[in-house]
Amino acid sequence: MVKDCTTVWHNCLQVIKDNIGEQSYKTWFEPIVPLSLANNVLTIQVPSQFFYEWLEEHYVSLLKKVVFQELGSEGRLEYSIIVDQGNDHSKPQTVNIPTKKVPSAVVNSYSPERSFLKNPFESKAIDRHFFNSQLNQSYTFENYIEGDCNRLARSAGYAVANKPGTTSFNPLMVYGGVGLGKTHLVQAIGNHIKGNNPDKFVLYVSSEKFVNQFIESLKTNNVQDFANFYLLVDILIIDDVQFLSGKEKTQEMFFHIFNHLHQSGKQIVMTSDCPPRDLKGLEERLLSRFKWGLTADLQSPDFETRMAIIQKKMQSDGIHIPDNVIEYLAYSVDTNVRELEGVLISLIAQSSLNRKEIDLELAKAALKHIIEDVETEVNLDFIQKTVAEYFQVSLDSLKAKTRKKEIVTARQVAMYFAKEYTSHSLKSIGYHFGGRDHSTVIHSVQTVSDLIDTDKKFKASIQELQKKFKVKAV
Ligand SMILES: Nc1ncnc2c1ncn2[C@@H]1O[C@H](COP(=O)(O)OP(=O)(O)OP(=O)(O)O)[C@@H](O)[C@H]1O
Repeated sequence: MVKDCTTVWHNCLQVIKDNIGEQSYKTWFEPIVPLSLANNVLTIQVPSQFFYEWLEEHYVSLLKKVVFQELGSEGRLEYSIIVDQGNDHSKPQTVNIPTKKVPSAVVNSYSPERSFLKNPFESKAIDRHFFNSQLNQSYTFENYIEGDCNRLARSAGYAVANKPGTTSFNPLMVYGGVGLGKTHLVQAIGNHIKGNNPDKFVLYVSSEKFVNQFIESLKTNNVQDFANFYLLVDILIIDDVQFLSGKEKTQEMFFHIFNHLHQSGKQIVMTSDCPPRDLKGLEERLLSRFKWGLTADLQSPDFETRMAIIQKKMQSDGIHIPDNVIEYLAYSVDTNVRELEGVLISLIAQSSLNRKEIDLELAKAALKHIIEDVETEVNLDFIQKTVAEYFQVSLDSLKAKTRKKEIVTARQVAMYFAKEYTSHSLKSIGYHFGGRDHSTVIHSVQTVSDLIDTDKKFKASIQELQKKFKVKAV
């Protein structure tokens, strides 16, 4: 059958999509246009020189593999670069990237999910060299930043990775909200085990794929082969088990696989978007087994962890970002790590496409499209709100007459910051704190300054608050 460039590129994209993050896929692969396929040379068009360089630096081995997969050892990839965007006379410039023959072991360990799905349990005696663990090698412990938000899950994961099947953490169940690093962590476990024990059958599978494979095996009368395949696995990592909800037959099959693996001392690692007790539509006997080992949650990362994640990503991409920009991003994107990564990628892309250094101005512009409520100015309202939240007192109490100690402290701190970060006069500050006079403000500022000099714990609190204001005030 003669292949055309669109089909070939489409097939390549299917594999690429499964192996990189969604945001990276959207940014770096969706804009590519397949142009031609002749003599086993696939030509793709990329929007700029920078784009081409980025692909080459970050994705060249992936591209080589997919091209090899589609076109064989003679296959080659060529980039056509739009030299001057927006100019009608722009000429494509062609860069050749010969795809070298990749050793078959590498290709097999990377074989696309499609082929795994098509015939996942082809042979009962799996050839270890041909077994595809479905692991993304970029997910490691080394690039998984530890913080209060993930300490238990990470330590348990690390223990399991070093002694699979022999700790009491079997199964290990990691749960948490969207984009908090569940997949990264469990794949890091798989990669670590694989690195230390190349002969172990480590398998990562999403629950969705597990369900699809099972349905397929029912259709094709291959249920026994399906079961046999999973019973051979040494370390089963199954992602998003909430997806099994309501699928009774699949749950029954999973129950048998689980029991067999567990009894044989094989390690099971699972993720879910909620704790087992909140998993609806799952059989009780399965839920009770989920609780046999250890259940550990992932929380949203705090400010310091977000800073460390950005620093690590930048370091591994060899990109420098000024500290104030890192602080700004870490402060502004506090939802989840995936979103944080998305912002970083678009910031880097904008900096390169516009040939501008990454600075605060660019970061603010980049974030505008993504985050709606970034406050750019430190005003009195913001200070009062932030300080009240920090000291866990009500906003109204800052303006009220009450003399309770914790409220007085919060009020004095808020006045201190109002003096430091706004242009309000002492009189105006007093007015906004329930009509107090300017001498009360002077006294508050002085008290806070004295405490900073004499009380270490208090000083640390002030510094923590300061970070929030500094980032916004720049
Ligand atoms: N602690 C961390 N250190 C470094 N990178 C992290 C950390 N946590 C998450 N990430 C990164 O954030 C992105 C999203 O993580 P991941 O896909 O593992 O989240 P998830 O919890 O599985 O999300 P979902 O619920 O959508 O399946 C990944 O690129 C991952 O590398």
